Amino acid sequence: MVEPTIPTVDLSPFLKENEHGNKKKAIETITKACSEYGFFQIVNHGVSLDLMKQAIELSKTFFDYSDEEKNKISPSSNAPLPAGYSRQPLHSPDKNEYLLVFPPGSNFNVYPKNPSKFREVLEELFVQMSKIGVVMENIINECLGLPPNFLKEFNHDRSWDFMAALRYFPASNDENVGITEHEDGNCITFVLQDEVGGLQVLRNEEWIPVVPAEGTIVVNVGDVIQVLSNKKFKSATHKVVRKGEKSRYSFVFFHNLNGEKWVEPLPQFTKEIGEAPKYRGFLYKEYQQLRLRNKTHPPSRPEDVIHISHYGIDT
Ligand SMILES: O=C(O)CCC(=O)C(=O)O
Ligand SMILES: [Fe+2]
Repeated sequence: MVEPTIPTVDLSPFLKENEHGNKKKAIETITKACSEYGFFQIVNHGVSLDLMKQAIELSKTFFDYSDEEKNKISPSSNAPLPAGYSRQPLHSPDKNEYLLVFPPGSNFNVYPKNPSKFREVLEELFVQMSKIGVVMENIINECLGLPPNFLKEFNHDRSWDFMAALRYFPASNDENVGITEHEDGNCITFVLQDEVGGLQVLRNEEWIPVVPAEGTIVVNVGDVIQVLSNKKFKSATHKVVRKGEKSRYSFVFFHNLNGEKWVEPLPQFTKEIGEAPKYRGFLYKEYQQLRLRNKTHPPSRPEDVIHISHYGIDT
């Protein structure tokens, strides 16, 4: 039996001028994946393989440093999210540590001095991931049948985008949670994982492993797209399961939204087609704050974790 997996989309037709040929197939695949469960992967996306490999290697070197060394870049406090080095609180079910960066040039950023090339590689990776963020947003715009550039204009400020380098510790004998089951709050997420594996996505109530493949980037739709489309596109449910012995390293790029934006189901998916909105509107930064609290003060009861259902309207 063939192992179930998520679809792979070749992004090259979208990166070249005047190439219409294979776009249709890609649009169909992405529309189907996003309507059902919100996950797919991309190849020929323009992010250099060499850069991806370098980033993973430098990340390994960085996270191997002592806590004292890593804590030198503890988060700057006034940022919308804690930029710099953080570790999940001890009582959190999530067992990972991470380095979070905003776009190169952002005043919030605190970069490690060592390894010496890390900053340059993080900045370059950010720029390249950001480019596919914009390309993918445009593709999703088309998949949703929105007017050209609608999402681009709605989400024109890139300063809230962020990227995390993550390290998941090896599993212990009795416990293997890397990140508990969740959906991402932002617009579109891109994951670059090493060869260890452990990312799983929920499809038809079945957990599907996203098998690592060199050069491949995993894409998932987040809550903002789910709300705007009134749940036409699904925010993907996923988790990371830790393996024994080895640490797992990944980079996650969040194509995000300015916190001052108001988010609510678009008329194209409600009034104009006679459907009731499934969410009430909210200020994006309020939701991002609530989600940050989930992380910094993990509720002891799973039902107290805030999800997008917090803004849900029962229909
Ligand atoms: O590390 C990964 O593969 C996924 C991380 C993730 O789901 C997240 O940070 O939201
Ligand atoms: Fe996630």
